[in-house]
Amino acid sequence: MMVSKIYEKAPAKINLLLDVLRKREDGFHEVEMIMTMVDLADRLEMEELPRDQILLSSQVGFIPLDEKNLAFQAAKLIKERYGVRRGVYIHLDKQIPVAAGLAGGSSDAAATLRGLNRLWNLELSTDELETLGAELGSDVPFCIRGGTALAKGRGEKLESLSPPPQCWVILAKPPINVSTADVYGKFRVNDLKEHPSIPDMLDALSRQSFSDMCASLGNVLESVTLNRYPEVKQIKDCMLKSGADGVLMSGSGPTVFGLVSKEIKVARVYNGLRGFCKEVYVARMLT
Ligand SMILES: C[C@@](CO)(OP(=O)(O)O)[C@H](O)COP(=O)(O)OP(=O)(O)OC[C@H]1O[C@@H](n2ccc(N)nc2=O)[C@H](O)[C@@H]1O
Ligand SMILES: Nc1ncnc2c1ncn2[C@@H]1O[C@H](COP(=O)(O)OP(=O)(O)O)[C@@H](O)[C@H]1O
Repeated sequence: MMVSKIYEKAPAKINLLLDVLRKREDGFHEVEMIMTMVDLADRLEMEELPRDQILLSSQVGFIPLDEKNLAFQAAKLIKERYGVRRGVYIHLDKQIPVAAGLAGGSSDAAATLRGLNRLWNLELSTDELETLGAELGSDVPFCIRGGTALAKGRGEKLESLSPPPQCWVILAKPPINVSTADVYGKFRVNDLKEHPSIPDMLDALSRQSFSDMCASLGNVLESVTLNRYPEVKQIKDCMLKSGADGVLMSGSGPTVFGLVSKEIKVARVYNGLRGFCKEVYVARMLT
């Protein structure tokens, strides 16, 4: 039977660890990251169109719906690369905050590639989808694979890991827009005094130790974003003060996440953010 309408979830990612090794000749930075996903997700609905056209809609009015949208770019790329002369209507139910360091756009692109692979019976493997996704952005291959992974290169070389210990993830996004390119542009690797330890984080994950995972969190891009936007540092301090077990900025920011093992503490951290930050989400690790 021909399927004409399908659904895909596009979860947000957080970086439990983000280290930068050096700036490369191609302008990108060589990174080592440990990424995982949370259950805050966009939802995509994809429907076959009778004509050869890509149409995009969303319930939010502040994201582009044309070629600038990563979901549109993903649909165009897979159509062109595999010679598909069919059309698709994509509705994007946006729940992940935009330009937040949570890879919302990248996850939408990944969900579009996964979805169109099914809708158009292209039978592409996960590896093939990841390679295609890398053309759209450094975080897209991880968003295709999902789960928890160690990412190297510019973020596209992945090694899957076992999931982190289950916990609550409180996400707080201050009302500022941070561009990833800007943050990397201002980042100076030689100014770093120390690097977070990948072996310590891998060890914490393999032992399922929540406390060691919290102790091993680290993101060198905080050196840029926290200096430029003191409110991000304030949110970190506020979460720690109200009892979060571990706190870190995700990606290039500005979203800060706090990890909490006991449900009873969630309300305290959430309420502690009142007056500091309006946009707060409570999520769980996707394990
Ligand atoms: C920082 C991270 C951490 O997960 O996430 P976000 O904060 O964007 O969510 C990623 O490395 C972002 O990945 P993504 O958002 O896909 O970046 P891209 O579109 O590939 O690149 C945007 C720009 O960031 C810079 N860039 C990106 C990745 C990288 N390893 N080195 C870089 O220098 C480049 O200037 C590039 O032009
Ligand atoms: N599907 C999409 N959802 C959100 N933003 C998108 C999308 N496609 C393109 N963009 C643009 O990409 C930029 C980065 O958005 P996003 O992926 O949410 O951030 P980040 O890379 O920090 O996680 C925004 O400026 C936004 O206008």
